[in-house]
Amino acid sequence: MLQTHPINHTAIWAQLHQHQRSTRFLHMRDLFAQNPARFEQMHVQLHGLLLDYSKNRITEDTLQLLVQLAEAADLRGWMDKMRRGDAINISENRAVLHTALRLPESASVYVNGHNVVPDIQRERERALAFAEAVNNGSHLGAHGDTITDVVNIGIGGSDLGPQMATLALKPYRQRVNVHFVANVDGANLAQTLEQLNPARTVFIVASKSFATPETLLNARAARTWFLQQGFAEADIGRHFVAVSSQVAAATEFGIAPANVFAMFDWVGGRYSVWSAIGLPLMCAVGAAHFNDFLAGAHAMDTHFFNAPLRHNMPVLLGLIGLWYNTFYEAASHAVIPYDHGLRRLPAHLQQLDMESNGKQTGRLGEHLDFDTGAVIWGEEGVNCQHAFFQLLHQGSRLIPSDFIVPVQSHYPLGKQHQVLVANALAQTEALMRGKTLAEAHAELAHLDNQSRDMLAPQKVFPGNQPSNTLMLDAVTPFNLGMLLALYEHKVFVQGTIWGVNSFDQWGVEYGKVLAAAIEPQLANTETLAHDASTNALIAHYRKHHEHNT
Ligand SMILES: O=P(O)(O)OC[C@H]1O[C@H](O)[C@H](O)[C@@H](O)[C@@H]1O
Repeated sequence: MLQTHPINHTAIWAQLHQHQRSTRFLHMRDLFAQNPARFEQMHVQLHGLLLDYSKNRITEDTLQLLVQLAEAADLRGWMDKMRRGDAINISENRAVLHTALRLPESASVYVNGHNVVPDIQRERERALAFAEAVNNGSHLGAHGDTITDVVNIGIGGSDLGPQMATLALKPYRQRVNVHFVANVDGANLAQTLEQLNPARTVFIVASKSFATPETLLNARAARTWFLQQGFAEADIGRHFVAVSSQVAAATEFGIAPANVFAMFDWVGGRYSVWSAIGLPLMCAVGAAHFNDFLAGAHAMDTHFFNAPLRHNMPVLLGLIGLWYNTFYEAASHAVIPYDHGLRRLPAHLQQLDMESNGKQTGRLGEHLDFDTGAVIWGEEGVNCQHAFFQLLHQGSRLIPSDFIVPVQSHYPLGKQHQVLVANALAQTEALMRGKTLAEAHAELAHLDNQSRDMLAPQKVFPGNQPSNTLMLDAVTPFNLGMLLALYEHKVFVQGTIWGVNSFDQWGVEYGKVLAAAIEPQLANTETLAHDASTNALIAHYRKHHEHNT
């Protein structure tokens, strides 16, 4: 059933606004003091992943109302549609089946009457076999050399997910080094090539559409570099492979069909790390670990599709995020991984969340009269404590955050991991509790009255700043799979309730078209007809670029 009227016209929406007005002065410090069972009632554990959502401005009533909101938006119905392969990406008339990519072999999912699971298995096995051959030295370079380096050339979803996961799973690294080139800024490719021996390098050209200009330009530049290093066209086959849903476009580009690993149009770029787009990750960690990564995501899918909404990890994360975003008008959401390997997680989640839900038009074309997707941002802990946490603790804005903390580190280094974890937990406690004026006064008892009156208010922490804590037993392939699938479903939960199509991205098209028009104008002398600012900036570039060359 398509929702026929925007969610903000429902009774439950109004009830949640009312509930927000009546509970907004509650302080979490008091909620904890009043209810010793608060953590017990507000956490979920799934395998090696614990979500503690008790440090939020919520009561059990809030959760019940939010669950009713999800029901009013027919969340269950939309989950079923996604799972069974209905074309829920209606603006592109496509199914949305990243969950199918992590199904066991015995499962089946039909798209237009065709079971896609065997196709998925076939392409995954081809990609895993290639990664294995590169790692075990059976795939040699054109001159008979062992491959030592793999370079993924791709951008957006063809970069961020695999890059983040490759960094996160570095302790599971096999033999080859894996590099990522995304930016069309020549520095990205040039600085990568500087480190490489072409005889020992394989390039993966990763592009779902095989039409992304930045990726194709970088791929052409890499090919030119390769040929300039004493290799022939005939050698390209052993050094260039591609991943794409447009196999014909990849072969036209000059990559032999046998070297093209297919992905499918029903997986969105930002949800594609589970497909052949995961090839660099497969090269980095090998088949067994990649399969564990898929198994972790499947475990989260199973939980998501089956657990009651009130105890469903992605649903809770989605609903609590929406509570702040929609009913408190919190514009942003921070993600703070206390794990060096997860340092690119905020970047991956930026694309996942902001490209999915950064929309103000509903899936039926209606204008949505309320705020949707949050600004996702973050940085690895503890570094950010020494940078922007001041604003979280004493700034004027409500900024909900997720703290991601592994229990075991792959690099414990004496007490370093213990110190790291202590910092993470201390931050969530401080954000929640705050420090009252009376407490600040008591701390400054040794000062004279005048100094104390001046300093004490500055040492007050309002607290009541919400956070979720996600504790992983360790950053293993399985747990990382669960974590990423958790966020994918969180985004789906929010998008479904707001009524947006989380799987298209029309908003990235306009800039691409204008860039294509401006690019030749930077080098020619044609009269410009943009606005005065753009005209002047192009003129400035023309003038100074000529000076420099
Ligand atoms: O994989 P590709 O087709 O090259 O696309 C790469 C990226 O660019 C596009 O502009 C989209 O905004 C992204 O969703 C996509 O992941």
